[in-house]
Amino acid sequence: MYQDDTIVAIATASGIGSISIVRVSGAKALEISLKISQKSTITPRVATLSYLYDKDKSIIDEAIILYFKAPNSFTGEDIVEFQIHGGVAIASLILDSVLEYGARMATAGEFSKRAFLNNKIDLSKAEAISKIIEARSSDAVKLLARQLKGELKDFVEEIREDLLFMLAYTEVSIDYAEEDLPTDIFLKIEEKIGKIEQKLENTLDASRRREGMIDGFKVAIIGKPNVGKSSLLNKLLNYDRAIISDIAGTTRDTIEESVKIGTHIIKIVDTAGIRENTSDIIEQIGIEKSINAINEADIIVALFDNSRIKDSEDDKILELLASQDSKNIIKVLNKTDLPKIFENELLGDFIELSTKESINLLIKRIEKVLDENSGTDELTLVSKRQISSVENTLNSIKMAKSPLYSGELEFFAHHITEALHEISNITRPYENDEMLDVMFGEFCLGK
Ligand SMILES: Nc1nc2c(c(=O)[nH]1)N(C=O)[C@@H](CNc1ccc(C(=O)N[C@@H](CCC(=O)O)C(=O)O)cc1)CN2
Ligand SMILES: Nc1nc2c(ncn2[C@@H]2O[C@H](COP(=O)(O)OP(=O)(O)OP(=O)(O)O)[C@@H](O)[C@H]2O)c(=O)[nH]1
Ligand SMILES: [Mg+2]
Repeated sequence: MYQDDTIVAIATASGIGSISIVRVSGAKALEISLKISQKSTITPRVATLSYLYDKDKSIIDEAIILYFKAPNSFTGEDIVEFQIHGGVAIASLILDSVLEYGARMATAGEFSKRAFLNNKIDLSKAEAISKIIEARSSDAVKLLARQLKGELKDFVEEIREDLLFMLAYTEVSIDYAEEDLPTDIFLKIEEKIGKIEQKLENTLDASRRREGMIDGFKVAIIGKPNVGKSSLLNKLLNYDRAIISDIAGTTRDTIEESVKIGTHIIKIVDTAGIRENTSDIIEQIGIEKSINAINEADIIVALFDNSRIKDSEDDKILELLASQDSKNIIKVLNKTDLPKIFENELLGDFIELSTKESINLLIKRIEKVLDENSGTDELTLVSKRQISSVENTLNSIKMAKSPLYSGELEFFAHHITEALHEISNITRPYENDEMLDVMFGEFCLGK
């Protein structure tokens, strides 16, 4: 995989659309484009209308050519974009011609990787680019766009500066006799450490609360058998996705579907009714999956049956809920069209409805919880990788404290250096080859 190869990919989604883009990056991009357009020059950054031809001089398409001259391009290399008529056939013909003239297919994420290697973007921006394309809500897009603009990079830069400051002063302290040092340095370092800890902890807190938002929230519908979970799923989806019957244990496997609520595209999960005593092995496996679904969900909709007496199976559900974040639990008393038998006094806050009638109250409540977990002014980390870098940074900083107090400055400096490396992983890691391959490999082709 050579960095000086010229690479090409179709940048747009495959399928039928009005326009597609084929993007070429590398030293030969201009030369290849001149051949394909049969032009003698192409002016950088000017939309140039031109016919495109294959090697046999047959015309392929009428296109707009955009040339970005190195280093002023997305990758930092020469880039030529062919904006052609949509559909798969034309794009493949252009692609084939570019390949014939000496380019090779880009690997997944290679454009972004080159942009990174040429210092055009840092890893937090590369990650934001890859995530923004898959974002499932307008809030997620807005949050990721802030990272395109460099919010996380600036945050990392501030922390790096503080850590470098500490290292510089400890180096001085180690090298020179104590009496020559200004006395307030220790206090300054102590203060900076406290501030960094606070910042990192706040960020982790805000980010964990918003983890589901970037990849799409998961809402799990749970409850004992026969309370109407699948009826609720079907009602939310507006079609008969799941089998409904009055036999307890109808749903045996979890069912996952996407649905739009407000500005959010969420995954809704219908689960097998949870009960304690079943001799059916398959049902038992389904129940285990239901419990997993609870743990993975961002929001839990727990159903109870108004028409039946509250029993130990309902208690089991309440017990399972007790270990979850109460802010994201919505309790629903279903079947209110039937006479009330359930003692709802112990439920606390709940919504009453009948899936035979309207579920609008519930939809509104789900939307409210989604909104509460979405918009934010706080800095938010958007991937497990970023979260674990910040966790590791925080750990190293905590470990640096005791040697600071006991005057073992070499140990202090060691932990601060570790912290510096960890935080840098978010934007520009020190040793990085393997990690970069993994990271950029996850990107879609053409990015
Ligand atoms: N046609 C097209 N649209 C696109 C992209 C693209 O590559 N091509 N992008 C791809 O992600 C995004 C826009 N991002 C871009 C980021 C930097 C540069 C660029 O040429 N940067 C140069 C010049 C900067 C300037 O003129 O201010 C540079 O950084 O030196 C281009 C696109 C979304 N839209
Ligand atoms: N009267 C009335 N019946 C309902 C309501 N919601 C669901 N039912 C009925 O309750 C029975 C069970 O519904 P399901 O949706 O299959 O229940 P479930 O919770 O998915 O059950 P399992 O998959 O077995 O755990 C069916 O006969 C439904 O028609 C309601 O609001 N009112
Ligand atoms: Mg069901």
